[in-house]
Amino acid sequence: QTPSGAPAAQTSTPEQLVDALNGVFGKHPGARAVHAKGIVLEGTFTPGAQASGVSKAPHLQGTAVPVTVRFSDFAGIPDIPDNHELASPRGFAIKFRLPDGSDSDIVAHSFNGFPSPTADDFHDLLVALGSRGANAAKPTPLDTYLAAHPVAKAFLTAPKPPPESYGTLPYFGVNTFKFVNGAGKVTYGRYQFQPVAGAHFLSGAEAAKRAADYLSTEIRARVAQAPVSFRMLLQVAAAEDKLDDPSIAWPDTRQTVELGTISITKAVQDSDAAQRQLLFLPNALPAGIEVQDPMIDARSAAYPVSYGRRQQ
Ligand code: HEM
Repeated sequence: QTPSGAPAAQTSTPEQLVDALNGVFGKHPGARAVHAKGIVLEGTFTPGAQASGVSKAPHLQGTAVPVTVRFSDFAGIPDIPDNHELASPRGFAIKFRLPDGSDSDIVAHSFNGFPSPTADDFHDLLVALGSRGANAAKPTPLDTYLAAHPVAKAFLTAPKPPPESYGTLPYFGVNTFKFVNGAGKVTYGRYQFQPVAGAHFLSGAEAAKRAADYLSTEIRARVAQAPVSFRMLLQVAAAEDKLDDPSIAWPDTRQTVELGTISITKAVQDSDAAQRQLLFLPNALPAGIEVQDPMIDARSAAYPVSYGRRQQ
């Protein structure tokens, strides 16, 4: 915050944010700087009856639209074992194919929160993480950072049990959007995705026995049997909730609106080629949905930098 109370302008550039991710995970040609290992599938989004009351966005008006989704492990390491601790939180990215030929994206992960309130704070955390090493003098830059940032420490140390399946994890959009309906009514909210199959996790011992690619193998088998579905909910902000701080989860008691159902019906044939082409942008939005949390634009500037580098 500036002395006047206005939010401070972002100082880290999109390139610096991607460089800082590379500093943590290394550079891996052709791979995303983070969430490098993933699998692409296809399906349909069917809006719920209450969706048009929240937003005039075309996919929330009653007609189903096709979706392309990508599940991913967290780390920027393309061959990370799915049962590695850096595989959490998992990612869930969705591309809605709108009737006018444009796309709208949501990029969510399996943790209701984020280690940092702003892109600059996240940059500092990544730099501290990247400078850890066997030879670092104590306290390390990471020790110093975490001592001053208890929210980041809580995020890094929170238990994140490995899932049975990409299809049995709840996912959270984390950043706040502004929704406007046909009558101009405004709602502020955050996306949540609840697996229709329920949330199911593995114990550490069970996860250790799973193969390195167990999540992609499992989701291919699961979707070949039956659709894998998620309820897409909007958690609505109360007056006291901060709209620009994704590091603070809002209470579970907040009202939720059922926006619709994502039903994933098949894995794409050549997932590696598909994921290389795909770019999900959190601020790719139709009229009726607007950026509220400034981190959304910060993310959307950094993702194309990673995309450009992974096309080289
Ligand atoms: C300032 C904060 C953030 C920065 C700088 C950042 C940066 C990045 C970058 C550079 C990529 C790779 C994009 C590509 O190559 O296509 C990425 C992907 C991703 N990020 Fe973030 N991110 C941020 C916040 C978040 C948050 C809050 C979430 C979850 C709610 C998230 C979830 C993901 C996921 C799931 C992917 C993979 C998308 C895909 O499947 O293509 N990120 N992020």
